[in-house]
Amino acid sequence: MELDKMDENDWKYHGEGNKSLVVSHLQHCRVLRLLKFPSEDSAHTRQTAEQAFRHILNIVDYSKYVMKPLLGEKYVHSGEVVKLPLDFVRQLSLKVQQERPELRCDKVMDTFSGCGLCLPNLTQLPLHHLRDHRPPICVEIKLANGKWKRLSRYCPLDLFSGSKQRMYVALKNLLEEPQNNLKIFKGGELIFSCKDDAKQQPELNDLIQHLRPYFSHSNGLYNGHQPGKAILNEFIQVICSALLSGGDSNRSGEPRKVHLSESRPHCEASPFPRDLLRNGNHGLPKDSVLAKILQVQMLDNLDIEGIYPLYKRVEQYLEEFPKERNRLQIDGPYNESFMDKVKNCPTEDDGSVEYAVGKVHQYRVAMTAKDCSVMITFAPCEEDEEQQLKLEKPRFTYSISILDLDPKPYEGIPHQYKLDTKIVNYYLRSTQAPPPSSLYKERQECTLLFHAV
Ligand SMILES: O=P(O)(O)O[C@@H]1[C@@H](OP(=O)(O)O)[C@H](OP(=O)(O)O)[C@H](O)[C@H](OP(=O)(O)O)[C@H]1OP(=O)(O)O
Ligand SMILES: Nc1ncnc2c1ncn2[C@@H]1O[C@H](COP(=O)(O)OP(=O)(O)OP(=O)(O)O)[C@@H](O)[C@H]1O
Repeated sequence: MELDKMDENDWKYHGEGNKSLVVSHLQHCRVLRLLKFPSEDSAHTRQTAEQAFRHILNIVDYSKYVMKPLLGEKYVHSGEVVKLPLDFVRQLSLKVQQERPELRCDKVMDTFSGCGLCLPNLTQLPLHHLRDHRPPICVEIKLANGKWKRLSRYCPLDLFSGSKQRMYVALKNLLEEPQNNLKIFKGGELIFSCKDDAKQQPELNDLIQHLRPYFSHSNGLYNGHQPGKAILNEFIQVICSALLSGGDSNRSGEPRKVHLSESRPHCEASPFPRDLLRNGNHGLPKDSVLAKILQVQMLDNLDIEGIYPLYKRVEQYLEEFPKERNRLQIDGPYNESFMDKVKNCPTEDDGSVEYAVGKVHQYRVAMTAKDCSVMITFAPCEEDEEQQLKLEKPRFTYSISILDLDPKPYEGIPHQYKLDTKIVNYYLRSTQAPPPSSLYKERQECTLLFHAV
């Protein structure tokens, strides 16, 4: 990619989240991730080009020096900061505007700094097109449950259970109510997702038609089943197998497992039968992508109610010693020394600011892991004779990546605390106020925090 010869016609709208917009290259397996900011922001509150550059550099450093060592080299792609011609960025912003969902238009793309992040396009498999005519399928799962108007039956605890049965149910529920948790791409094009506000559900039948060529052996082999159902069944099984795969699969002996806490075995919304849940906590293979994410989510052993007083301790200290902000790495840099503070935080509270900062850093890292997405991209292996005769189940080549691993801002902690209080108050109102001690226990049952066993 020659940065001085950038042409907006080589790029197209790919997707966006709360804080960035992504465009993909028409020929190369690359995407550009561009930051967004609230449209009502007046010019003077916008970041300067230098601040924007620092911001994106922080995102890359955090991915490289914090998340990659924690989650594993093979799953994390940090990308590189690029300086783009302003004219290109402005033209691009105009070009993609009409593709943007209304829900996301409260923010505008940064067309002032010229800074962006260049990453591999993870919805594609590089060089795959040389071997098979069928384009790769990519499934993106966002692990957190968002704020939508309809109740979802998707339970992340089922997904993280390690039990194929429970994972199957979680994925099936995601397909039925994808909300902001599931997107499916084919050849890099979005073919299945929930549009604005979930007013309109995506069509499972359309998805089945897209998937049919990948599971063609299923046609007619399942007596008494709808062929479409059989295709979805196999599709879910491919995703489950990928999610459970890890570096240990070829070694002899049982791979080591990571378990969810027994005290919180499922979400209330999960339709999974309770009696089966008792035998359902199989644990995740140690090197599987979900086990890696779970371990980072568990880094925070204090929830927001435990963290908030420590945040206040840090705030008080910084009021007295503002210059200490840099040494404590409140806003980065995210380097080995930051990682050291995360890993070597004292286990007991000795009343120090170091303890408070260590816990706050750990909390922020765990928050990133709770809000990330997993992308599973798979494509048929070369068609061999047996497969052509449709005697064997299809075989797939796949890659798994974790994305959206940005640092969660230190300033976000009061917002999290407020949100938490709002949830508690809502719960209190809707359940006619049980005694506070039992309330706390109940509320914990409904959150998605995981604890080591
Ligand atoms: O704080 P919330 O509950 O609004 O969560 C935000 C998510 O909203 P949701 O609850 O999924 O509807 C929000 O999700 P969406 O993009 O709206 O699907 C983001 O994940 C956001 O993270 P960030 O600010 O982009 O780093 C999330 O923000 P933080 O995790 O930084 O708080
Ligand atoms: N490297 C990539 N390859 C392919 N698609 C990508 C890549 N990075 C992001 N995307 C797509 O763009 C979408 C938005 O990107 P991303 O999740 O980074 O935005 P965000 O604003 O940080 O999201 P969130 O609201 O979750 O914080 C993703 O959901 C994904 O579909």
